[in-house]
Amino acid sequence: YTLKSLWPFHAFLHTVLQQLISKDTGQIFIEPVDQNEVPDYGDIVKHPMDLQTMESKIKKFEYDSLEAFETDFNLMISNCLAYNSKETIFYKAGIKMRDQGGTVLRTAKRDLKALE
Ligand SMILES: CC(=O)c1c[nH]c2ccccc12
Repeated sequence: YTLKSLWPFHAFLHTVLQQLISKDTGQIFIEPVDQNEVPDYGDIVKHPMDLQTMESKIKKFEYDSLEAFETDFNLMISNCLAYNSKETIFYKAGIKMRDQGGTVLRTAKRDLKALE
């Protein structure tokens, strides 16, 4: 089997994730924040999340709904807005990803509904 053929919903989530990755033009959400480089990150962010982790969760069938996938996306954004001050590039990238990723997820929700 291929990754895509194993589970149609699984392939659907993978496609949605690729769209979110394409919105991360600054590539700041693509991998976990390196806590060796950012020693106080863990003081503020208790549940880190990033797009690579979301991909591995898809592959391990850890999402049983689009809502569960969206919950991790929202966690990733809220972590970014909590840790970074408002005037930083990272915070502004968080706002952009919240808005653009939100549009991706709204469309995905509509498409999924159309399949039911
Ligand atoms: C997404 C995010 O907050 C970060 C992504 N890379 C970083 C490096 C230092 C501090 C924060 C971050």
